[in-house]
Amino acid sequence: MHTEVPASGAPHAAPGSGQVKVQVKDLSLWYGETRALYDINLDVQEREVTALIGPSGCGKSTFLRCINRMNDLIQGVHVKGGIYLDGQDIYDPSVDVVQLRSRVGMVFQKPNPFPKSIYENIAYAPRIHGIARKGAEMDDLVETSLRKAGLWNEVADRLDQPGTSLSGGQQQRLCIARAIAVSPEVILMDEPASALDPVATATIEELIDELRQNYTILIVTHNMQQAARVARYTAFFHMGELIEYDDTETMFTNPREKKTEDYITGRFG
Ligand SMILES: Nc1ncnc2c1ncn2[C@@H]1O[C@H](COP(=O)(O)OP(=O)(O)OP(=O)(O)O)[C@@H](O)[C@H]1O
Repeated sequence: MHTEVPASGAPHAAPGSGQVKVQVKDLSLWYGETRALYDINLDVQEREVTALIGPSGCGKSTFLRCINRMNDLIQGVHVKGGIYLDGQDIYDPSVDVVQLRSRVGMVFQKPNPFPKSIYENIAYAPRIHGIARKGAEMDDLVETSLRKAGLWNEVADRLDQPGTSLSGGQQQRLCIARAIAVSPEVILMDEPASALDPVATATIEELIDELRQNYTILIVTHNMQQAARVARYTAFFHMGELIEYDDTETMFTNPREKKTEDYITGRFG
């Protein structure tokens, strides 16, 4: 028998017993007067992939954007509760948001390379952050980042060409390489493959599986097969609440909550 969704604020224990990288405590968010997140409690496991699923408008992207404070850029946003990265409150006034975003990188739904060369797309942020300056040092960093994103072999002979000259799938891997170049610890991905064809999607999924070894990854996806393929853990959101959070296999085969079951069996959403 299924139990009903617990009231807001009920704790959702972290699945798994690994190291917690990001701890979310009683997180609520309002856009002006409109509340979009209700008392979210969730522990993200280090060096694992966690998928965020749920029907359109349930707050997945809003939640994701809280983790590197991208919502700060939206006027009228108000956040309550806490998010702790390695135990440090990222909403503490002393936190340098630029530095936070180098630790918590982001990849968006539509590939968005800068209108610059492939090389510059990677080199730009490390130069700003003072991570690499000299020519050879930067060349190495560009190559390593492109290799980690599985793109080097396709672009090694045309690094001076515009990033926008690449295919959609290649552009998305360029954006992943760009995120990697500043050595983030966490990578947030907001539907990173939804604008791509099935072949490019498969390449991105394989890449996520490799990146998992070195990075903590959160991925928003509408595609439940994708969540099942790439994510060790899955969190199901509905109308701004976290309904269920478990290892992906349990979530898809034996969900605890009726709402989760209805969603994954296609009854709504
Ligand atoms: N910039 C914004 N200003 C005001 N309201 C917003 C803003 N962004 C999102 N919302 C609202 O917050 C709620 C959650 O939206 P969000 O985009 O986080 O959901 P989602 O689950 O990611 O949806 P989708 O799957 O369609 O992308 C929705 O009601 C949405 O209309």
